[in-house]
Amino acid sequence: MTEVRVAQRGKGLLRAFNEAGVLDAADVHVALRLGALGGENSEPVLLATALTVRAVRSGSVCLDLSRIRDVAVDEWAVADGEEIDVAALPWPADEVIRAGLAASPLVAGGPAGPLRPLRMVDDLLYLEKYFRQEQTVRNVLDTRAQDLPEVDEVELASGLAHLFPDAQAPDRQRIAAAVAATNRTAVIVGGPGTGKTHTVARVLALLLGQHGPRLRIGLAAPTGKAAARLQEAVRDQAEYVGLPPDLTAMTLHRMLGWRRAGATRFRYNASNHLPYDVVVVDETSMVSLTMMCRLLEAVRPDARLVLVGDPDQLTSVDAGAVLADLVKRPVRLPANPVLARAVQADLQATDDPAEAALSERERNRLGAGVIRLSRGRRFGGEIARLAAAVRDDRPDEALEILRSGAEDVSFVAPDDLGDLRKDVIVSAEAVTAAADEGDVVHALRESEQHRLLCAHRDGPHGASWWARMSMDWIGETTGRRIDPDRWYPGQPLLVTANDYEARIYNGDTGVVVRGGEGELVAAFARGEDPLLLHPSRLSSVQTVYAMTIHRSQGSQYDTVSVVLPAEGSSLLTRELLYTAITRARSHVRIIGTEDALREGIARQVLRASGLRRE
Ligand SMILES: Nc1ncnc2c1ncn2[C@@H]1O[C@H](COP(=O)(O)OP(=O)(O)OP(=O)(O)O)[C@@H](O)[C@H]1O
Repeated sequence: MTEVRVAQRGKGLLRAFNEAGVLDAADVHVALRLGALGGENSEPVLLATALTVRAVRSGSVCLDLSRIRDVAVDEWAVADGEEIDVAALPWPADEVIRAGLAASPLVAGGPAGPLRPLRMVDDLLYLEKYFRQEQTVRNVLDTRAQDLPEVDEVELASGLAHLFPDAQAPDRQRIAAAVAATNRTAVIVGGPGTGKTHTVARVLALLLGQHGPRLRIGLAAPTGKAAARLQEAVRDQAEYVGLPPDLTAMTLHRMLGWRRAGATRFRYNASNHLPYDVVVVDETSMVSLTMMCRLLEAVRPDARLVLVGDPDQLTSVDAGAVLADLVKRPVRLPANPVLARAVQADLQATDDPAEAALSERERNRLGAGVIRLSRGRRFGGEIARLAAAVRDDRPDEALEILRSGAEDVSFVAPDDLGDLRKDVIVSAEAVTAAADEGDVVHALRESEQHRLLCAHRDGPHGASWWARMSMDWIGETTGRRIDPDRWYPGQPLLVTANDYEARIYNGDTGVVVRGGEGELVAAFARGEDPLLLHPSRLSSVQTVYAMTIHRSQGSQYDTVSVVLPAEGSSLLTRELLYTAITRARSHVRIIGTEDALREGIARQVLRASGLRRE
């Protein structure tokens, strides 16, 4: 056990849960501090407090008391040895916890105390800050949904006919465009290659057609890389659909005017709205509850907001799975007759071999602006089929696809590493050659040829272990020993923390290249204009020959090799597998056993949030 993970001040229940790896030292410290400030020393209440802090740390917005025992042990405790039986821990009875919370001075709505940092609503225990943010998201969305924009129906019909000339009914892309034209908020979701960006370009064209060329458009994504991809994709379509050729996309932080100092963190906020008539956010699954709250406060109430993404992917690193919540949120909204008339043919159509008709539930959800694109539009559809089989919990089909011999998927045993080794070496050599010549664009392009992904960071199947293995393979072949602690041309980089000033973000990948004077510079992909930084500007980067699936969110690579952990590991989940598979553009190689794959598909991450409830 790593001593630093155990809070020495923790006693009793907190200590037991900390030592088991359910709580981290930080969870215990926060609970003890809140208890001391708020005058609470009940062990069950402090345990629930620490578990709430832990829930936020692992991505939930709150702690669902009805599933309080449904926790996984932290990775550090698993990596240290035997897995712990969580059920055997000294859990207080549920009624004791609930009664303790109801009487606690820490809980808002309970007896007055000097500090009330917790709130309990419908059996969900929140840290007050997240409760407020969730309330804001709910209120802003509900207010926006009540106020349908005025739409010229003749114009809308001709715009749709012009932009979707060959579409059969049902066509979900056409429905999505009409949803965005007839609602203040649209949520356009779908797996990879279902045409989300293709549709966004048409949504913008439709709105420009309705409102004229003075329409102010803001395009954003959570990371610099995703923003560059959005910009590139929209510009690619600009000519076909009649968009201005110079639309630019930026990170959400930049759009909202993030600043290091000042009375407010963001220049644009509830009292100084964003100057756009339309705001499009791509890769919304990576947007945390806190950022979604800031965004919704800042968007003008009468502006259109189009949220785009894949809710089945891993969610943001910070608390909140807002996109997935918005898709599942119960709808109780007024009907939108303009929308119903605009896409009448699509709504009346029955299933088509290429496109499924909308289910009753999906029609209902159109009222909240939610539409899912489902038809894969990319060539070589086995990656998409595999991803769908994993997402929908169909392990037999996933295995059948993996073993089909199709060009874009492969499934290899844990000891069959020949092809992986080859890809690692070929890719490293190509990156190094381009980097040595100072060809930034080529070096970045080559660095996206192949990526080795792992479920976790440490341990025998972790990213650190595979990175060392990769460096050994490269060293054996080239005779060049890699020292990951020094800068060298071709060095693959991974950013591990957001640096808004340098404009690099957690999960960004780059490569060290030789500059014009022979000096070394770090280059990060940003579409046509790579971002170049002196290595000394980089505060949180690692040399990355293998990375965790979490960090790969928002990036895509030609070939992706995914190493599964051994069977019995609780770290591999359905969401993680889906995210890993959908990182691949042309080939995905899964390395592991059938049992490990089946176990991973069966295990789902459940994030607690109140947005999904009535
Ligand atoms: N209706 C359509 N007709 C013809 N081609 C289409 C259509 N929709 C999408 N495509 C093409 O399919 C490919 C995938 O579309 P697009 O990039 O918009 O998908 P996406 O959902 O944004 O994918 P990802 O999330 O992986 O970036 C593109 O080459 C696009 O031009």
